Amino acid sequence: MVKWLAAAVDGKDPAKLEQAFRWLYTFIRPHRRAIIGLLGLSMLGSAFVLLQPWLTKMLIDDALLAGDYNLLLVMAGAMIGVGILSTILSGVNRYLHTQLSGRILFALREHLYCHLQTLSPRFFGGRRIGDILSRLDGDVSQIQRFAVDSLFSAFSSVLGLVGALVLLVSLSWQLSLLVLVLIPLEVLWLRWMRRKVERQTRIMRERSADLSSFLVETLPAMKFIQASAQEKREANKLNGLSDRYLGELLNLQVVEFFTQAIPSTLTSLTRAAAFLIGGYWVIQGQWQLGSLIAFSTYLGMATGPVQSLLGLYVAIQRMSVSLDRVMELRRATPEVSLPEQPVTLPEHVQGDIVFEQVTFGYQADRPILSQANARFSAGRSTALIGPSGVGKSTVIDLLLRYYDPSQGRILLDGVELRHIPLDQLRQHIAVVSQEVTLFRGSLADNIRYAAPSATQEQLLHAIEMAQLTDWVATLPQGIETPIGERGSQLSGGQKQRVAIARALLQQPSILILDEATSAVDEATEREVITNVNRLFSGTTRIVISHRASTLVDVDERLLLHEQQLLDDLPRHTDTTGVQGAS
Ligand SMILES: Nc1ncnc2c1ncn2[C@@H]1O[C@H](COP(=O)(O)OP(=O)(O)OP(=O)(O)O)[C@@H](O)[C@H]1O
Repeated sequence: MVKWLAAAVDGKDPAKLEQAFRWLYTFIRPHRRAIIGLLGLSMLGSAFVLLQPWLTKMLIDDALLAGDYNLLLVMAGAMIGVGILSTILSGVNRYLHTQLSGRILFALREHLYCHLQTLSPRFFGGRRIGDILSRLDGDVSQIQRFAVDSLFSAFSSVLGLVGALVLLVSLSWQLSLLVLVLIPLEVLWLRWMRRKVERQTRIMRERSADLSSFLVETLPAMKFIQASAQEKREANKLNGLSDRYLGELLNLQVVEFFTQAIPSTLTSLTRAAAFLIGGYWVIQGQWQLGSLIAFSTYLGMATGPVQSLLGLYVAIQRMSVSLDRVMELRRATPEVSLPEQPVTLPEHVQGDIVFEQVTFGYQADRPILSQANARFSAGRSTALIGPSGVGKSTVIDLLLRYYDPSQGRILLDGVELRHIPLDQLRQHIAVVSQEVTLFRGSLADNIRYAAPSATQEQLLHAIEMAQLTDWVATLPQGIETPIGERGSQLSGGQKQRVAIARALLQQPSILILDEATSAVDEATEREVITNVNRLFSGTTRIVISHRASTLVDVDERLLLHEQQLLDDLPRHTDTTGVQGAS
């Protein structure tokens, strides 16, 4: 089946496609029983549909034309019964079908979402979020529609076709030959059109991703757009993108119209030919009227499935484009691998960090660190200084294992980071940075984010320590007050204090303050720093800041200069640190 599907698509790389179909099958396999049950119901539904014209034939030829009123009553009753059963069956079918289809769709999306969670900031930095969104939403739905809906419709089409062909031949084998001429002609036409459908679908999906990317990028930046008085420019851009998308969508409609129009014209011609020949036989008295009507209905039933099977062929081309786009996400590999033999950290981690001969760069020819050695001593605060863009945040990313060094190693309490389970490592590190991530939900939910099981007392204590109590008292629902998505209702200083409260609740062994107090005034900063030093006195602290005042109390200073982490003397208060390196 998988091989057949891969062969049906006119792809450049059939092996890759086959692998994609195999991956897709892993989501369908757990639902085998439900699928078989639904196929059974479809068979029953098809049988009911096929029964109706036969009942009509009997009603006309055996009851109506033969003047048998009792049989007429029986046939009419049977037709009503079959109609009701058919309706109930189709309702049940649709319900179960939606359930199955939803389960497969959500499993697919969840799987991809979990995979994205393993990827590094470099992956997200290099992609438009709108494009990822469009793959997770539009493309995944397209695949699911094909995987479930189209395959079911294919099954009932095959059943309908076989049933209708059998009944057609039993009514008149000579007229049935018309269908045999029709099918190969339609298949040839569709083979010719498939490449055009595939190309046009890809263009259309890309334009749709452009549109999502635009919205994802501009909506959060609305304040900036308004401040720059560029609303009109952005509206024009949206207009242009929408026009381009619509243009490609219409082009696709035209391509699909021609793809389907020729087969349906051929079908109409065949039906007309059947009526001409069959009608002539009826006029000559060689055939009965009921048989001609039943034949024409079955012909419709046979050509309908042929067309939907051919439509399915077009749907495969469309789906293969979405599958390819989704597989691109799936094939993105995490930058860091999970340890094969993980070393579990003890419950109490000292927080002693050692960089040994560490080399790392985003590009091989532009290293950020080159054989750098350094120590962030356990329980002490260390300032990490250096000019903007030198790589301070990158050092932190290495510590959190978003990336691994290309050479050398980083140790936490003597254990190489690569050997520590990722979640354990990250649970021990709290980062309070310039950009505070807040989610839709209550203030309490946001503070509890990294420690969901914290008690109410611990939560209130953290709020107090982060000096949020007075502000919380002014909120309409206190800590249960919902804060808007991205925390847009909070000031910069409030956000940073929320982040500090969050870190307090997490009780980390290592606390990283990356420009954490840059948004508060100096008096508040002093207070926050005094509190942090008091509350996290036994915790290893790494402080990054361009403000001299933030760094006055630190125990040690490390300067990132010329890809080295150098001990910097405390007398150097210049936070760019370049002069201090001499
Ligand atoms: N994901 C990435 N992919 C490629 N290059 C990156 C990536 N992240 C950062 N860089 C580059 O690496 C260099 C170091 O960046 P980093 O953010 O670590 O500097 P920084 O010292 O923290 O800067 P600042 O003080 O301004 O915050 C910069 O030149 C930056 O452009």
